[in-house]
Amino acid sequence: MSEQYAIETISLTKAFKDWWGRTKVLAVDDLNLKIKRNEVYGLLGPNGSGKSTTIKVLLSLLHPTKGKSFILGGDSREKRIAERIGFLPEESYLYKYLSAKETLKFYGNLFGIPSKVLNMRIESLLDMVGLSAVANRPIGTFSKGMQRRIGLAQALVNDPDVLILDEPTSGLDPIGTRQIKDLIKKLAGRGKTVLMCSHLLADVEDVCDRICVLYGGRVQCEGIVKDLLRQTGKKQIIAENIQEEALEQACSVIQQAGGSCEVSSPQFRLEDLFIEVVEKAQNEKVATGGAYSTGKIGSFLGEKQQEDKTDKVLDELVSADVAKQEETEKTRPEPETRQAEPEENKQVLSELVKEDESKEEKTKQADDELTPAKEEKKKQKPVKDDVLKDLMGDDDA
Ligand SMILES: Nc1ncnc2c1ncn2[C@@H]1O[C@H](COP(=O)(O)OP(=O)(O)OP(=O)(O)O)[C@@H](O)[C@H]1O
Repeated sequence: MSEQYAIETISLTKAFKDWWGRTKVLAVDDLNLKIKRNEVYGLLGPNGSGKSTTIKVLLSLLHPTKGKSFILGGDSREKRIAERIGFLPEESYLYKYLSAKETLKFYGNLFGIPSKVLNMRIESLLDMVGLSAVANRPIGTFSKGMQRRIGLAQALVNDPDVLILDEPTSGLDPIGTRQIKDLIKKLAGRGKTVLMCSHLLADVEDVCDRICVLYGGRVQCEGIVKDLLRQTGKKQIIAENIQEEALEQACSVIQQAGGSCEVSSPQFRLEDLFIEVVEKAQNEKVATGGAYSTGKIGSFLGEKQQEDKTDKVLDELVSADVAKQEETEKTRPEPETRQAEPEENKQVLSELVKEDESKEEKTKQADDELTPAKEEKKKQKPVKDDVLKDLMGDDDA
């Protein structure tokens, strides 16, 4: 076991046995994975190659037949490790009569997240996955893609350090897929480790740093995606504003030097074209009853570019960062019994509340541009203000 790896398996083997104890299926066979912190790692393979079994063993949902596995240097059965993991199963088993908001509240409560922090997280998670406008609708009425989105929000409610995502983009439309891919990259940029399984190879190619391909429970190929896909022995020149004549000359120079030359125009990806078309419809305010995301990552998950001063202080003071509370876990105070913040912090917070109010004024105009998410938001009191006021001991709240 090494602390430097977020996920590690050592000769991990899982055999499913029959009634007589004879090996029926060798689902995972001598698997040695070393996934570094901060890495996005793709576990690939055809149906039945052992991906889900590996994940189940990692999460201690199955006992290995042989070998060991570690997450964050420990056993995922330990509470201190388990609460630092976020898991999106292939099929999310969510209670269909609960609304999106209630579902996230339920899972947040399981992690013991203080209610004010949880409310703030729920709001930003719903916005992030594009479900703010349907926050109070029962999940049973959601489309497959919308259920996937709520499943992902649930996996992130505890701000985990390690995210295990089984088919994170399945059922999502191209916009949702792009958003989830961006989110995964941003989370990795924030220091989180992501292990994902997917059959959608284009998505894997877009987000994963490294991949391994399983077949028959064994690793057949592993490496950095860019290295694996590089066509050695070939070079590509992308030229813009070049005359046909100059192109012919360039080709003849290459051919004279003994090389072969092929001229073609680079193509846009269908994903880019689709997104452009839908964004145009959104800008033209074409009505939709489906998911709508502003594309903003939850501030508690910490998008660096969008992290303003307020978010930083909030992160430090109130995020109740469950993932990093190993030491404080036993002594975590309830919000009511939370000790008074140092005077200095109160001052900073007081400034930030003012700052936030003036910012609100400035952004008011922009907010007039209504989206379903914004409409819903408008009806609610901003949770961030509540938290700030609460921290400052504002009795009016
Ligand atoms: N509970 C079980 N009992 C017996 N065999 C099982 C069990 N679970 C999985 N297997 C077998 O183990 C092998 C690996 O299955 P696994 O679900 O890990 O594959 P996978 O790579 O996740 O496939 P998919 O891409 O279809 O999700 C398969 O042959 C499967 O039939």
